[in-house]
Amino acid sequence: MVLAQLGGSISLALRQMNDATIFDQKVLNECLNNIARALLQADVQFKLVSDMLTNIKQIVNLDDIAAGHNKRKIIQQAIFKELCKILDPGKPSFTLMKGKPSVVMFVGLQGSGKTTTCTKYAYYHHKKGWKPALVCADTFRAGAFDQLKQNATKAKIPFYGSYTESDPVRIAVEGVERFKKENCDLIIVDTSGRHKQEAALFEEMRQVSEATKPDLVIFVMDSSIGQAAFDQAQAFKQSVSVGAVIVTKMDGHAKGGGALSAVAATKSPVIFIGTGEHMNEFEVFDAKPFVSRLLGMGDWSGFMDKINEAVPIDQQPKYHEKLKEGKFTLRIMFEFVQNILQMGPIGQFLSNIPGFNEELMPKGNEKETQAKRQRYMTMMDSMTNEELDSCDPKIINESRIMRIARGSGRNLREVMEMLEEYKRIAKMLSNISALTGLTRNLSAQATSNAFPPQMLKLMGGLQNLMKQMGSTKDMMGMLGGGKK
Ligand SMILES: Nc1nc2c(ncn2[C@@H]2O[C@H](COP(=O)(O)OP(=O)(O)OP(=O)(O)O)[C@@H](O)[C@H]2O)c(=O)[nH]1
Repeated sequence: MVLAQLGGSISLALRQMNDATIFDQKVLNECLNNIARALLQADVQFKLVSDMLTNIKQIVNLDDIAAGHNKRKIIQQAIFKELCKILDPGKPSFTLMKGKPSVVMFVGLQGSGKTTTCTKYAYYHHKKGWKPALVCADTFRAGAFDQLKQNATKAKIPFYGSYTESDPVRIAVEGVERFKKENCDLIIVDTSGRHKQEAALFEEMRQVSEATKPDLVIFVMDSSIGQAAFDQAQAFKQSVSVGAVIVTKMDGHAKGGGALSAVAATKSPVIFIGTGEHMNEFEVFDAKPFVSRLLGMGDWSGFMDKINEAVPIDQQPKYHEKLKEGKFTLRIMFEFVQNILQMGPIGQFLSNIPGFNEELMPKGNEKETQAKRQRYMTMMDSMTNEELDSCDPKIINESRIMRIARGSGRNLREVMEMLEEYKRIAKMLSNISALTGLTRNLSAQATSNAFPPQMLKLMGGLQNLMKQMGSTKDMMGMLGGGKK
């Protein structure tokens, strides 16, 4: 995935900092230099990187941090905050309102994915109960209207355009007027692009904008444009009042750091990302979970969203309390995996879990993982309820390990590996929780909305779990524990 390499390099820099026995200015400088190098290599603009380092250094003055405070955590928090700050300059300049006609104009270079994104945007809102419509004011590229027409028809979105009219302003105005009369509440105007930034393009954009008076102008940017992103985004911003950014082709192999630069240049947030050519390959963009993923901390909210649906609400309070108290038990771990397994492609899902980025979950591991499930089940079967519900793996002493191994027909090493994996995840979850302040800072209501539902489902019932889960090593593979 785009930016995966950047995420990997940043998390490596943080890991190296965490592993250093003595933590001093030298270790801090090395960590910050490594992060700066990673950002620059990912095409983030030089000035942005240098400003970010200055800010972090100001926040993290080692001499000023009182003894007893966890300096490493303060640094991680500062890095997290700074990256979020770059990516999230606040709300878009305009918020759409259902039932009230809004005009949204799309701008961007040719080939950036503008036309495709217009339809994705319309389709996204259509699914949410809006009444969108598409206007093709791109008279520059032959075939643009056909493309929009084809996409719009597929998505069942009304459209307007012309094969003969060459004046984009006229088409835009006619289209907007028509759809206003038809009570559409989201009128999307697709404009022409050019291969490069040209005066003619900007002039045309200005005229369309003046004539249609859009409530929001969205700048569409291809994620692979690299260091040129800042200047390109700035040039668009100077011509029309860009209020939001959509970054496309995030599914490609580009470095993607340009997205950060575009946000800084337009001072407008990224609101969606395109992750493929198809209509539904379009995701709402939220800076915090994105940066979490970038830093290898996983995307908690994405993860929670995915498992949220399946959880019995009546069980929420119980698990809410358990998690708030930091009670991550072996039973939770197993049911956690069980539910992950029920939720579609494991690799994609795991990428949402804190700590499990693509490097920890190499391709090919999945198959192996599936094959090991049966062994998990048998080992779980040999544990007592007390063991499954405890947060203290020490209660499973040597003789119990031997007993579990014997009872499940597995070897000692496999049982120990499972327990090690449990400890690793428990530690990781406590780190994540501390770092994001997740359980600590959420209100009871917010927490019960986010956490318990999934965890409940995760826990679902041991019987069920036994049927569907596999063995210990399986879990290790699934959770990336076997790969360091
Ligand atoms: N992989 C991938 N391809 C995309 C994405 N968004 C758009 N594309 C593809 O990018 C190519 C260009 O997209 P268009 O929508 O035609 O680009 P455009 O900016 O409207 O181009 P002009 O109309 O010429 O200005 C098409 O082949 C799209 O299918 C994306 O998120 N991921």
